[in-house]
Amino acid sequence: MTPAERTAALRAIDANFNRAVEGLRVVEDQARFVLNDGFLAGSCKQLRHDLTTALQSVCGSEQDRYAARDTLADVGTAITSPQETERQSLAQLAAANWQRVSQALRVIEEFAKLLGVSGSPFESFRYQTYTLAKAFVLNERSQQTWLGRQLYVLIDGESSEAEFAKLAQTLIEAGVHVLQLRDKRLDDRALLARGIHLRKLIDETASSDPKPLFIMNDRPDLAILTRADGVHVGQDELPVSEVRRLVGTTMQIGVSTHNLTQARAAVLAGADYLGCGPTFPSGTKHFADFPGTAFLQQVAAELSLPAFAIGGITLSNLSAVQATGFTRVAVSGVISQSIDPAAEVQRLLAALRS
Ligand SMILES: Cc1ncc(COP(=O)(O)OP(=O)(O)O)c(N)n1
Ligand SMILES: Cc1ncsc1CCOP(=O)(O)O
Ligand SMILES: [Mg+2]
Repeated sequence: MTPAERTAALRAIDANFNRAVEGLRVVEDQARFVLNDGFLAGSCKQLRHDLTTALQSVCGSEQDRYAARDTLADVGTAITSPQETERQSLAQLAAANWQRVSQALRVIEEFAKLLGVSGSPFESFRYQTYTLAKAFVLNERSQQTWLGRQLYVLIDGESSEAEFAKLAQTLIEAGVHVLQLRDKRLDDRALLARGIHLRKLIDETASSDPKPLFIMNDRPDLAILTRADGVHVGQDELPVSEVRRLVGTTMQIGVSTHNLTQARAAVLAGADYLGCGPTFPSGTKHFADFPGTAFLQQVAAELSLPAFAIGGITLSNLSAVQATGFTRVAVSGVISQSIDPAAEVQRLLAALRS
């Protein structure tokens, strides 16, 4: 390679390094100032630092890169496209800047090869950008879907379909924001019938705007067959990527998390919302360990994906949950054990709004 060719390659790398770190700054600040998401902001910052370090080791000294720079003679500075000036939503802003970052990384990768660099880390950086870009764009979609949804109620199939429909109807009329069908004892046919019934009740009788979401627990197959709005999976069930392949791109996927590592992993895997707990001892499900309110505090401080505290939550301990920064709860026993589920919903809704 001639000195002129090396200078040209370094010039392209320099321009694309700047493009990549500038794009990363935009998304980092979007995570920091718009989403208030320390995890996503930190991931962007880490990538920016890793890219800077890698570039120094791969492309020679920083002075070399600056020496190759020739902005005054750059024929591309005056070229703009209409898309560059149009950003209609935060999701578009994120998508456009992530695209800029991944394109720049591809250019660096290719020109680094010309410099004789093999096995450079830029390909792996590019894959990281694809994952983070997805987390940003899905975050915006989730914020919209879950906007104002604070009360999530888990119900089982009751002793008959008629009993189930009566309870579901009561809860819909009382104004719950999300209903999950979670039943570990009914056979598949009974569960399918309950789910179809719940779908019909929500479609035909719910008067709230938006209508409550219907989430099927554990079972992507039944979520599809019952036309649920989403499916909820735990740490031992199918991973989000496989659930996504089954249910398609529009269905909501919720993931149970018991520590911050799991919560961060769920965000990167493409979860649409999180269940976080168990917070307190639960009469619905037995637990040996309780991450408790300390875990909720960590999640509220770091993640912006809609997240529901779950486990033993009642009106009397709700304020302890709210003190962590959580504004959404998922409950079961407090409703199913109540002699007046509608009144209980109303009390919880009022407390959540305050
Ligand atoms: C909203 C919500 N959060 C957590 C769970 C618990 O899911 P999982 O850990 O898979 O346990 P089971 O409910 O399947 O016993 C949930 N269902 N919903
Ligand atoms: C399914 C599940 N996962 C964590 S706690 C819980 C049960 C929630 O029910 P309750 O509100 O009665 O504790
Ligand atoms: Mg489960």
